[in-house]
Amino acid sequence: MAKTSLDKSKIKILLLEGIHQSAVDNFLNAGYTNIEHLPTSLDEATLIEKIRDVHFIGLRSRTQLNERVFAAAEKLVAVGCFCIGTNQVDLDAALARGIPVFNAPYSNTRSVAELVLAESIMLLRGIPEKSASAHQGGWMKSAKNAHEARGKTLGIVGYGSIGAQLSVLAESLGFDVIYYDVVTKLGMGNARQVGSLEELLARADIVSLHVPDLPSTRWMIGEEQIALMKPGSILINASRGSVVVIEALAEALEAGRLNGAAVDVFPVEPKGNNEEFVSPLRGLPNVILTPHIGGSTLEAQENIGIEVSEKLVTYSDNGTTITSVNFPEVALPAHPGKHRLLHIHDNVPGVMSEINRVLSENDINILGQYLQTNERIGYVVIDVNKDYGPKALEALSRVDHTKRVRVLYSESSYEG
Ligand SMILES: NC(=O)c1ccc[n+]([C@@H]2O[C@H](COP(=O)([O-])OP(=O)(O)OC[C@H]3O[C@@H](n4cnc5c(N)ncnc54)[C@H](O)[C@@H]3O)[C@@H](O)[C@H]2O)c1
Ligand SMILES: O=C(O)CC[C@@H](O)C(=O)O
Repeated sequence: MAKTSLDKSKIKILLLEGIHQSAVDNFLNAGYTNIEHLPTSLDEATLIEKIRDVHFIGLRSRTQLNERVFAAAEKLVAVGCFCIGTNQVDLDAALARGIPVFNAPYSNTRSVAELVLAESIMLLRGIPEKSASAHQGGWMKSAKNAHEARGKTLGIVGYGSIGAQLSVLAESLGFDVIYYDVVTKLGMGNARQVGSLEELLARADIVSLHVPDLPSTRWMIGEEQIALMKPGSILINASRGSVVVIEALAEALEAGRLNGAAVDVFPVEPKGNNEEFVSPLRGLPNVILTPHIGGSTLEAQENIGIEVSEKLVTYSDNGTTITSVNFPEVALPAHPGKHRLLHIHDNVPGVMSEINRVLSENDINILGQYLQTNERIGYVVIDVNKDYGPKALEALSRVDHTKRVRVLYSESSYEG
């Protein structure tokens, strides 16, 4: 259905999970003043209530946007994941409603790589246990199980943005780097790709996981895979909690098969800083546990705030969907003096000809038309030089298979 025109100040933006102030500033500078900025995520019931009148939502990794939440989100125009991962959002449910989802695919990669590198050295030296002991008044002065990084083999599983950066940093410290990826990739520096996960596990002194949450990566490191790792080796997981069977890791550490671990992400994570963190890894020596802060540096968060808010503002002001993770990507020019229609529909034959028929019947001349489709939906943007008018808009919203119609009036005004 086409809806009535909205002033920018009435467009409601909900930002959850302590998204950086840079995002708020960006929205304000672009004229969006109706912003609710919360420090935590919301449980499902509260989110369902709140999202009913929200046009844009920003979240990080804790907030679950599932089918039930989308069903209540009648006014939602777009979603911004102020992070890399988008597994917390049901992308199909968003697509089915014509809602694009954006993220920040690179802004925190350096932060994660630096943390993993630091943890590698700490674990090779047994620092977590020695430090904890010193805090209790102990004095574990010993070289037992303490090693230099130089000449050790770092095995990276998932050689994408983070894995590749880690590879470069680790080589500069003297690590030999091998990696396993489902895609054949050129190694940075002297890093070498190996043919199988099994080979990597058998060769590496430290295994670091950097794969996305996918059906194929779920629980990919369990008892069987840990048994293939070198005795006394180290496992690091700063990817997603669903990648490692945490009980199997705890058993291997307790049995002394592995010498240490660093884990930043967990199958179940507290919803906020006041909820207790429960894990079988708690209390184990030479294990670094961090509260999903691989990407939590001020530098990364500020950049993410700017990047994702810009994507949302650009979509709102001009319809551009470039880099959306679920939506047909369209790069659009500015539209001074033109009225811009955004029409989102099921990708089935005949919709475009129906839209063009309505335009022609209403004597509307097309100045520019941009169409992009994926296997599920079509996204067409049509610039014209006169007001669409309620009759044409109504007819366009009644075209079979229409999901959404929005009009961006000349340059900056908005209908949503
Ligand atoms: N701890 C944190 O705070 C934090 C911060 C940022 C990202 N992450 C997570 O880190 C992970 C990696 O991020 P990225 O930006 O490097 O992703 P990316 O998409 O750039 O790289 C992922 C790589 O994994 C590979 N891959 C996919 N399935 C695989 C499989 N079954 N086996 C081996 N390789 C496989 C892909 O081909 C790709 O090269 C993601 O899960 C992301 O959510 C965590
Ligand atoms: O900031 C977060 O909550 C998530 C960080 C990280 O896991 C990501 O996917 O970018």
